[in-house]
Amino acid sequence: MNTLEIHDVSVVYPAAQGGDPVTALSEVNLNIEQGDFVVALGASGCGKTTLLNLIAGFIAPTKGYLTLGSSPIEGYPRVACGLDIGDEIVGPGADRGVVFQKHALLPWLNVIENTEFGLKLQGVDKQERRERAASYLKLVGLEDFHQHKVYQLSGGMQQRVGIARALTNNPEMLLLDEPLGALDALTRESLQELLLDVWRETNKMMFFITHSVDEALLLATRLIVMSPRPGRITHEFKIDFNQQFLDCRDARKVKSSEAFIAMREQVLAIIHGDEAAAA
Ligand SMILES: Nc1ncnc2c1ncn2[C@@H]1O[C@H](COP(=O)(O)OP(=O)(O)OP(=O)(O)O)[C@@H](O)[C@H]1O
Repeated sequence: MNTLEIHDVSVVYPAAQGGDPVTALSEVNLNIEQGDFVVALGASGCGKTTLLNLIAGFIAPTKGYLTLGSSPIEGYPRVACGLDIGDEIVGPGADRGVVFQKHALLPWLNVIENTEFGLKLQGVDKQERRERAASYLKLVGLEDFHQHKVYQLSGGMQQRVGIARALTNNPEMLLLDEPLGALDALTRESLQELLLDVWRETNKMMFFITHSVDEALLLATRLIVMSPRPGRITHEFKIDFNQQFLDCRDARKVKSSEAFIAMREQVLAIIHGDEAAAA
């Protein structure tokens, strides 16, 4: 059973056009175990995406290091320090799947071709990649849409394809950067439920970024709150509203409970306090 370990990680972006270097993260430590659903909250610019990009291996830390199991996550230092931009970006290994707010699907491919795309790049043979893609499309409720083109799908369905695609490698960890931010409220709720079902079914590590406190409270087993620049993890809460939701399937009931409302107030006070301090 692998653990993601983040040790004393700092990220400093180089100065651009005469400005100062930006310390986006400072001395961040975090361990994520199998089955953890970690949600990161914090004011805009506190370094949430930087942290996700580090875990994905899109960038490398300026200080500190990350490991997944016994393997280092090496990232791509030359991107972080602004050199050798022409080189190939290595991106996450097969053990980490990434879902972005913009699903980045390929419009000329149909749903199953988009879902199996990563497997095709890895040279997995057609029958196997079709089977794997089909099983994850079933998991996200798109078993009847294999042949549809991306533009024939709603935003929520496109995001389901993005989730299925990230799962096809059977990664140990899913990294989700505001994946539901562009969706209407009802679609967003149904995708929250889907993500909890996927998490419960697969027991994967999840690292999820959102600006919505309600969404964070509903999804997380561990909620981390980050401070404005330089980004640090200032608070962590272990919560189980997601289990309550999975038991009753009634988000409104969970969100109207005294415990949920009290936790929402506590978290909002931290974030608003941070924003005021930053201003
Ligand atoms: N490539 C870069 N070069 C220079 N500064 C950067 C770069 N990427 C991010 N930053 C800065 O680093 C800080 C953290 O950015 P990051 O995107 O990680 O924050 P965030 O919490 O995800 O923000 P948001 O909630 O607005 O998406 C910000 O001040 C941002 O402007």
